[in-house]
Amino acid sequence: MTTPIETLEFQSEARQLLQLMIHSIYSNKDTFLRELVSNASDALDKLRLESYRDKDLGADTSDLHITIETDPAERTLTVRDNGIGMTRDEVVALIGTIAKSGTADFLTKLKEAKDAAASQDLIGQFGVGFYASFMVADKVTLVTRKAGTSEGVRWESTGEGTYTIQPVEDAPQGTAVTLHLKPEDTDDHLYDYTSAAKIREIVKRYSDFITWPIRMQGEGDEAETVNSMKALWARSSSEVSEDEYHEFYKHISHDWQDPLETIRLQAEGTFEYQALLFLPSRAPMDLFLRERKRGVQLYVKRVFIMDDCESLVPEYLRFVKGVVDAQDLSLNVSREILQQDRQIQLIRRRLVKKVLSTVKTMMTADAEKYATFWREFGRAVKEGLLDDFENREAILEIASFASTHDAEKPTSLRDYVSRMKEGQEHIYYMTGESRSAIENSPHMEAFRAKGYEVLVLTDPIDEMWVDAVPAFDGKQFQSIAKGQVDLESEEDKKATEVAREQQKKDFESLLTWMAKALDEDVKEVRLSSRLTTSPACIVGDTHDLTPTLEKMYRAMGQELPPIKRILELNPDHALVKGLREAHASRPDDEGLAETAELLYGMALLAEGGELADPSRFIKLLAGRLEKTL
Ligand SMILES: Nc1ncnc2c1ncn2[C@@H]1O[C@H](COP(=O)(O)OP(=O)(O)OP(=O)(O)O)[C@@H](O)[C@H]1O
Repeated sequence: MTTPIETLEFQSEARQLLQLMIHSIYSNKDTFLRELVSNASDALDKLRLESYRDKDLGADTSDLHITIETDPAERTLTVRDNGIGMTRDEVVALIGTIAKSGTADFLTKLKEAKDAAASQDLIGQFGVGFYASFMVADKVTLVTRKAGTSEGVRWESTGEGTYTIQPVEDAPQGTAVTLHLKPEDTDDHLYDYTSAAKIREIVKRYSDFITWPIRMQGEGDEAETVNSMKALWARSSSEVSEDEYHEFYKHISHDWQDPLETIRLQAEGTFEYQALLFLPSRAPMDLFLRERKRGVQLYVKRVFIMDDCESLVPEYLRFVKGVVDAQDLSLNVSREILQQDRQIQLIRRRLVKKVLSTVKTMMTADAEKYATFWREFGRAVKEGLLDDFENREAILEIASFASTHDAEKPTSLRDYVSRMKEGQEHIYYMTGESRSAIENSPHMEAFRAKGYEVLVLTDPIDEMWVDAVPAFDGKQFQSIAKGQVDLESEEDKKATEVAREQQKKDFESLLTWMAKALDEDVKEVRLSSRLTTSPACIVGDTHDLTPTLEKMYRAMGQELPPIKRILELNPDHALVKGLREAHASRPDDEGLAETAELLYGMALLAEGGELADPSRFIKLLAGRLEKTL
């Protein structure tokens, strides 16, 4: 009986990625083997776990291992495992498509990448898995049989748009990937991958720690295990080189770049566990996507139990990768059980503290590394200010923020506090959509004139945490765009008291009238002490939502009542003075209400806000301009 061969098309993203691999400029081509061995090792992990859970699986788990065979005459290399395998539908779904989040984004960036180095960097960051085979092979054949089923599948492709798929009757359990190798070309970093010595070298370098035996044909007929199989996390750190840690990181994270930092943790005694964690050097593409995953794997007594163990790290540290191996848990633990488990909760507390303290040390020990960390992950870490009450102080300690003190370099809160002026009680900040909108906003004027430093907060999460976190080091956070501002010293206040009282009286009638005229937009009109050059600005009450937050909530579909803020006038500005005089002499002039409206509109534009009715604003403004000509 002949078996039908189907020809199927790769999904379009997969096709694009394959083209990139075929014409790869990625110089470290040896990495294809790491990807294949990594997949084989995962497949063995999955089978072992599945057989614990399903006693009737009917799979052979007696000698789980990986074999690598080379055939110099045929120019082939085969990586074989007797793990979980794939069904036909799984092959189509897993190998014919890329389901990874952030793929489209990655491909766009790659197209925009200016040079080879930039695209290498991106490929490394994305990690291309199985498709890396096409860097070194012009044809790939995969034969697989899912453990517990009887029929196998053969998949084959040259990577050019389509692949074939066909049932096979006598496939062994697991997966064998055979690469039909491209000709050797050392200038292009294509080495002789049919050479057993070369393969051994690559396995030692990239995959030594794999906990399954990786076997190759030895001198005689005997197969030899080429890796040491030692779980890195269980070895003392003096025995493990930095390179080994880095390769392990790449294995578990599928990142192609070295991690920024390696963190080890060991607990002994009644409750024993080891953890080996990594801070990546780049944020993953999915850091802020909904389907993002957490990166810590759970092992129990060296046995892989699960990926993305969300009970081990809080959401805001989702970028931390690594392994936790606990000695006293049951191999049958489920995600639900873990959530309740007291030991897991203790591990999690300790991991969080360790990660935060590592970053704290990095701040002083290696400022550049810290800057990278914060640039990549700061936005996620700040979510912890809302979620992790217990570690709030520690998170504030390791946070840094853009500030008016230095346009280039963010500041820590500690440093901000050390620069606070005498008598300054608050940590001043302003939230907004961009640095320039904040810096050019009228609210900044008096702070700039008087030399007060202001934190420039532009991340959406900043809008949230500033409302939730009351203080740092006993100093309250104070928005310069909210509430009353009082920047004058007691002495200055005394000196100007009489003049201020007089000003209040002079402006009383204007303020009352304007509040009425602008009743629909503002809840109060008052004199400002934060303006030096602008005529007016709009401020919120201390507990009001900021305009950005209001916009965010509305965008999420939340119903909100209209939020009115306060209009503040600069009593020293010619326009405000003129309006006061005009109102005193012609209280019934209807044009004055329009001037008040324009003044409000200008204040809104100055803070980067949006006018409710731009065409009316333009009409009024054009009318006024006309009169000046
Ligand atoms: N040897 C194998 N045995 C069983 N399943 C496999 C094997 N190799 C690959 N797969 C399946 O195909 C999927 C895709 O593999 P691929 O290497 O492209 O990506 P990945 O390992 O999931 O992640 P990454 O792209 O980050 O390396 C795997 O997640 C796995 O489910």
